[in-house]
Amino acid sequence: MSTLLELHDVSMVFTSKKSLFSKGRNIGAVVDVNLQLNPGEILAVVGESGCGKTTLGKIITGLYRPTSGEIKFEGKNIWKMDGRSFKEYRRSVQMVHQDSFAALNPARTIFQSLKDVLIRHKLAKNSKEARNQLYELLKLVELTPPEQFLDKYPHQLSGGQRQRLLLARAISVKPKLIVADEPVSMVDVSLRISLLNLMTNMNKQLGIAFVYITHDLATARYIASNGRIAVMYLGKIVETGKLNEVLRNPSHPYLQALLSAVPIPDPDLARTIKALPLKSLDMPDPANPPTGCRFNPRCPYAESICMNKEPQLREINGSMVACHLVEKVPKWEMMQESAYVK
Ligand SMILES: Nc1ncnc2c1ncn2[C@@H]1O[C@H](COP(=O)(O)OP(=O)(O)OP(=O)(O)O)[C@@H](O)[C@H]1O
Repeated sequence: MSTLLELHDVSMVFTSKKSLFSKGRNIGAVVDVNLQLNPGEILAVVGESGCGKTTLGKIITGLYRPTSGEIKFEGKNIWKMDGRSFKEYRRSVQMVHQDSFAALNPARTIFQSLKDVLIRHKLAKNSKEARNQLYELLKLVELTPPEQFLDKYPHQLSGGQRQRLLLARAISVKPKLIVADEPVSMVDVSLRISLLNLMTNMNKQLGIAFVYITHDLATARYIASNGRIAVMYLGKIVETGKLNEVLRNPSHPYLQALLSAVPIPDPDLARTIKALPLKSLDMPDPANPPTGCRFNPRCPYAESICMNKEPQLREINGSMVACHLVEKVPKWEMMQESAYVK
């Protein structure tokens, strides 16, 4: 099977403008990222706010041109494509944003907004054809009966319904990949599972690959249970592999810390599981990242090599981990077991 998407050493450095009070600063939002995605695969990209997830999503959809590195879609460098191929690529890779209200034009009905997309991409010849297609699409995203939704304005729908519409708009142009950036974070908790199920169905039934961007390990685990995970920290991928294996046996101290911070519903068990003690809770300034391993100022295990040398991703038990000391870091099961016996 040929690869759908490849990122080779991709970086995005933003330069903030000089002002009266500050010098221009370079922010490495995404740094030397390498990724591969197969057709129909789901990749969850997980990390704290500001680690570069959205920037990575915008690079993948071609909204940002990276400052260095190469992105290939179906084997072709997207920034060397001719206009026609690039347009085709932009159609094949759709992005769904977290803020569904901002993503829809408030002055246009749902029909007007979605019809334009179909006509622009020549998937419908006229309004009548577009209406018929949208009818089917709304049924697919379970906004039924469709006639109740098509002539409404975005503010007349709930957040969950608007998010379904964004998914309908994304699949209306028959994409091969959807980049979903925190698609459920602004939706009521009670509706999240049904939206995640909808995306899983789109993946299974339509074969659409997903890059699911989130700060929330629980939803990542749910949607990408058969897929892969990439954990980001300050612009870099620190651990990646099959999601189930990585989360069962997390190796990087940052991922162990993230997992130990996830609330546990059982109060007795929760009392026994200790959060990994980080040296600092503050995220370093991305414009002035720590030397060596970017996680070293917070890492409880850091040694001098971590301050001096940047770790590269290397294979550990089938996953890729960027940590000099991974062999010395206590195994996750052992940490869990010692917590249980306490
Ligand atoms: N257009 C921009 N100009 C300058 N800096 C930017 C720009 N976009 C993002 N950044 C900076 O790049 C870093 C990564 O931002 P990004 O939005 O990609 O992170 P994120 O993980 O998606 O965060 P969040 O979950 O809060 O959206 C942040 O430090 C951010 O301030």
